[in-house]
Amino acid sequence: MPILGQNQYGKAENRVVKITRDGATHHIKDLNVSVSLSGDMDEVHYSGSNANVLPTDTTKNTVYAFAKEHGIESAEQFGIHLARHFVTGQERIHRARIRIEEYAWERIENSGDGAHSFVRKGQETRLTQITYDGEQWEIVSGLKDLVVMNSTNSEFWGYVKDKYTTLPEAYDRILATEVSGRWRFNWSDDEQEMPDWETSYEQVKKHMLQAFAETYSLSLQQTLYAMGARIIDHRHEIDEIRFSLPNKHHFLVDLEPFGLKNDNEVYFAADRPYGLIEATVLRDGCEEKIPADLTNL
Ligand SMILES: O=c1[nH]c(=O)c2[nH]c(=O)[nH]c2[nH]1
Repeated sequence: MPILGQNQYGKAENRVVKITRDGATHHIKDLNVSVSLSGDMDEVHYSGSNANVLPTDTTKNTVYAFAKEHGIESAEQFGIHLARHFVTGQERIHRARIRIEEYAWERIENSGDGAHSFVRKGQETRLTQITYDGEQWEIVSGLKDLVVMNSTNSEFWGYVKDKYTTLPEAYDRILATEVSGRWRFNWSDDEQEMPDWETSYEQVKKHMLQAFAETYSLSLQQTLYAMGARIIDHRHEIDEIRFSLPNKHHFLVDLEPFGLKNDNEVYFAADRPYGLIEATVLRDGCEEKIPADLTNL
């Protein structure tokens, strides 16, 4: 008889918006929460007995009920509450993985009283993944779709050349990328003090952007390392960070046919193919745990 392998189940992409009303001033948390549970689930696969199955519909309801009962302080805090609830509340469930995307909203200033009107922030999407097996926590947070550009202070030269190499060396180029990053917290059990998740996120993003802006870049690889190293150096709660950075190439347009000189001013922004630079930066002595393919996280 064929054997059942790894399995998990739950409700994916529960969209929950929580408004906290502080008098006339309102606060928004807008999340996309995916619940994935595993445990003693052989029988439902082999015979169809649902005796151990908490319905995915219930996991959805729990997300909404918890938004009311516990509020949403941060995506990480909310995910930790949910994971703990499923693993400690159901004997047959041994592991919970909660993935959350968070969409940020910004106040529209000077609109009426300004306290209840928002515009969705066009920048990055914040991410977190909480995994709990009843003993150990693994918290990996991150972001995606953060588009950044340096219009100078980037070069690329001195690379290997073979008979297929045509790329001209660049001594002043545009460096642009869409940052996708994941960082792993060293908080792993209830005995340890939890980080302040909101402050941590803001600080990680700040250091990431400052390192991008301040590094005189000889390659995107060098910039990536500088971004990761700065976060490891400044944020003690984080042991590991992985980046996936597409090199959003900007090619100088040849304006000679029109009798014009292109003095590093007019570029063609290519969308594909793109260079893809990926690496993990670790605290010395720490283990590498974030998977190489960030789409698997
Ligand atoms: O920063 C870069 N790194 C590369 O590895 C590379 N390869 C390439 O063609 N352009 C670039 N740019």
